[in-house]
Amino acid sequence: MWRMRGNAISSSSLWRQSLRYLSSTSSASVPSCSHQVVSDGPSTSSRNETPPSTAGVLASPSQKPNKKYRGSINDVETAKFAAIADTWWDHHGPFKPLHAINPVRLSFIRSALCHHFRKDASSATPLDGLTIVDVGCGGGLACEPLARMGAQVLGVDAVEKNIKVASVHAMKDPSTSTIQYRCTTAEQLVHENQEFDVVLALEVIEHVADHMEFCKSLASLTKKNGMVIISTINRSISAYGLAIVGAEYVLGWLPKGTHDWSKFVTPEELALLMKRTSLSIEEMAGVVFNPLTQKWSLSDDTSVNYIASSVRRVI
Ligand SMILES: C[S@@+](CC[C@H](N)C(=O)[O-])C[C@H]1O[C@@H](n2cnc3c(N)ncnc32)[C@H](O)[C@@H]1O
Ligand SMILES: [Mg+2]
Repeated sequence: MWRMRGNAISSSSLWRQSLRYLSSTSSASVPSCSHQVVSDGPSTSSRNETPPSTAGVLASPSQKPNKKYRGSINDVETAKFAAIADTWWDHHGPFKPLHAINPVRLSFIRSALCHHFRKDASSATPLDGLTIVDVGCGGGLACEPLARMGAQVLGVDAVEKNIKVASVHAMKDPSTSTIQYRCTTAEQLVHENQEFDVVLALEVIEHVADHMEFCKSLASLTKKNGMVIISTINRSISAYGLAIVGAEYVLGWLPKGTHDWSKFVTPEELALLMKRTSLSIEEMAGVVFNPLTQKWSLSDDTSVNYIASSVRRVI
């Protein structure tokens, strides 16, 4: 079953397309639309911090990804992130959009995990007992709040500089100093036979070399009945206008060239990718920006940014 979450009730044409797609490939059901934004613990989104210096990090927890297991890495894409790694925690820098959507996507993640793993959503640490790997963790924007929610978090990224920045930042606070960081890839972790309750890939799939291979690795890292959550950008005309022309060229939220439209993934394609790797989509929601309120929220409009949870069904 795949349900939608959001504030708007009306179905978009994209959603109708998804249903058509699903009805031809699986037993989809009509989505239920309800959403409540819940707190993710102490928010860092309003803080304007000085980016941490990576100078003097002598005992780096990282190493470069093993050459044999770097198949998902697209060097052109990772070079873009390496070039701006010092700015991960600058709320007004190139990662401003990720800081802005972070509370919304964490709200989705928290609620999906509490629902699936039957955790008490009202607890201060509702993710206690869950192991999470955040693949393509960048500076640790999602790792930190998830650790504060009680999860045991491993953040991995293909860019060594990102891992250094993430590690330095996490060490500043005892509640995030438990996070483990490694410069590696999902396929390396698969090779090591690692498995997690939860596998996250937030805004990463549009930057990897091969969507299918990447999803296969994510599925292999997931315990039976575990959850994979992916957020990304739809390959739609609206996404071209808003996420590329708007965010990169008009508003200057992101460095020009951050995104390549052809690498975006539609919700139908994501559902197919997941289905082919024994993952079944549980829930999907759009992440939308309201220019009037200047706020991001969850919606049933998946035409630009969206997030999806799926479960590894193994018979
Ligand atoms: C847009 S950023 C998202 C960062 C983080 N997930 C977040 O949402 O805050 C994409 C990240 O994926 C990393 N990345 C790209 N390809 C990767 C790969 N094949 N394996 C691991 N990390 C990768 C990049 O270095 C970058 O940090
Ligand atoms: Mg991106």
